[in-house]
Order: sequence, then C-alpha cells, then structure tokens
Amino acid sequence: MIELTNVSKTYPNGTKGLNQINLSISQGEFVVIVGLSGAGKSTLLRSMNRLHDITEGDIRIGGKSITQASGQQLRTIRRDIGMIFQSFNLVKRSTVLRNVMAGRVGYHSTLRTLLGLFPKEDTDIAFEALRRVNIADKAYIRADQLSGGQQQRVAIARVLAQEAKIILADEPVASLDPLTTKQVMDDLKRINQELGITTIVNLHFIDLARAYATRIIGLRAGEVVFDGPVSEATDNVFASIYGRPIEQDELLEERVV
Ligand SMILES: Nc1ncnc2c1ncn2[C@@H]1O[C@H](COP(=O)(O)OP(=O)(O)OP(=O)(O)O)[C@@H](O)[C@H]1O
Repeated sequence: MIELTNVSKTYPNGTKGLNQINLSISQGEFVVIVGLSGAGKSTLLRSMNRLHDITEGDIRIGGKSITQASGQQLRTIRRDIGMIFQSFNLVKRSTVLRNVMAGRVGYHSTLRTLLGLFPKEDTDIAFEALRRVNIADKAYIRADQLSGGQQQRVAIARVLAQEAKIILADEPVASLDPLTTKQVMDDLKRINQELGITTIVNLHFIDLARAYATRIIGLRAGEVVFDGPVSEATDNVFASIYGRPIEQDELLEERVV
C-alpha cells in the first residue's frame, strides 16, 4: 500500500511540481499516470521513492513513512521499490547478468558488492529474473550490444532480482518503437499479474494507458484531476485532463500506420 497525504513539492526555484496530492494505491494495482508535459508525472513518481524530497505532506510505503525515514530505514524501504527509466540506466559496458545482479546490492554490505562477492543464490535469482523477461540467453552479452527493447527488459529483470514489491516506471517506452513498446508493456503487465507487484507507470500515449491500466490517474498543473478505472477514462475525460482535445500524436496507433 502506498499512501500520499497532502503531498506538495515546490522546487528550489519556486516552481510548484505537486500541489496537495492525496492518493492511496493498493498492492497489485496497475496504475497509469497521464498528463501533459510538465503536469508533474515524473515529480510524483520520483517522490514516491524519495529521489525527490517533498516539501509538504507524507508518503507512506507499506505503512512506513519514506518521508521521515533516514539511513538504514530508508534503504530498507527503498529495497522494495524498483525504478524503471526511459533511458534504461544500465551500466553499458557490463554484462546483462552483472546489470541484473545490481538489483541485489540492497541485500548485502557495500564492501561485499564492491568486491562483486554475490552469493550463488543471487546468480540463480538473476537468471530466474532474466527468464521471466525471456532474455536469459543474453546473460553474458554486454548491455550496450542489445536493442532498446532488450535493454529495457534487462532493467525490468534488475527490478525483479531486487524482489521489489513496487515498480515505478517513468516513461518506460518513450525511447522505443511501437512494436517494442507493446512487448515491454506486456512484460510489465504479465509481471504485475503473475507476481502481484504494484506497478505505477507514467505514459504519454492515451491508447496505451487505456490498454494496460486498471486505474488511471490524471495530473494537471501538479494536481490530481482524474482518478478512476479505465472504463471511466473517456475521450472527454482525457480532454479535461489535458485542458484541450486529444491530439493524434498522443495515440500510439497513429504511429504504427
Ligand atoms: N529540477 C527542477 N527544478 C525546477 N522545476 C522543475 C524541476 N523538475 C521539474 N520541474 C518543474 O516541475 C513541473 C513538473 O515537472 P515534471 O517533470 O514532473 O512533469 P512531467 O509531467 O513528468 O513532464 P514530462 O512528461 O515533460 O516529463 C514542471 O513545471 C517542471 O518544469
């Protein structure tokens, strides 16, 4: 369970990224966050694992305040939260397997991970994660030898190796072509259903949001302006989230043809 209570975030330059957000997300939900560029989607996601500090309110993960946590407490909460980025954030010169093993660092001392002394079980966990996203055959290949879609799968495998209970994905398919986009979204959805990992994804494409989400949250100017099931997220609702009618380039299907 993720709970945000009266969360606001003002950047040091005075820009208000988030304004009085109240949300409660249950274990196993697949939530898609939509909104215009600058609406606050990244700020919201990054606040949830404290890549950003909020300036007001409280965020609780599994009942524990990540806002108040520090030191070991913060590391333990963060271990349960996996992050997926548009740019994959892999160590390009390392093998796929080493990148996935990086998901295990939260379970061991810094010295041990610096020396690369991962126990044998970690290798098993990493291979299991790679199998789940169908790229176990690439384990010993350098990450930068893979296609964008495959690199994003490595990032998903890293989160699986981390044994995260929550996945936060910030525009995970923005750098991918339409076909690869669907494959990566299918992976995220399958993992959500098979493992019950709470998944929160920022997406630009409206049809993609509708196809994968069970719940859509619409942001505008740092505020939640829609929160409901996909069945209620009509074109009119999207137009009201965006403050204008939907444009063709906000539909992935338009890019396929
Ligand atoms: N580091 C920063 N310093 C100051 N203002 C920022 C910073 N990061 C984001 N903002 C501002 O906060 C607001 C929300 O930005 P955010 O990146 O969260 O939006 P977004 O919905 O994710 O947009 P995009 O899809 O373009 O990434 C915007 O007005 C943005 O300009």
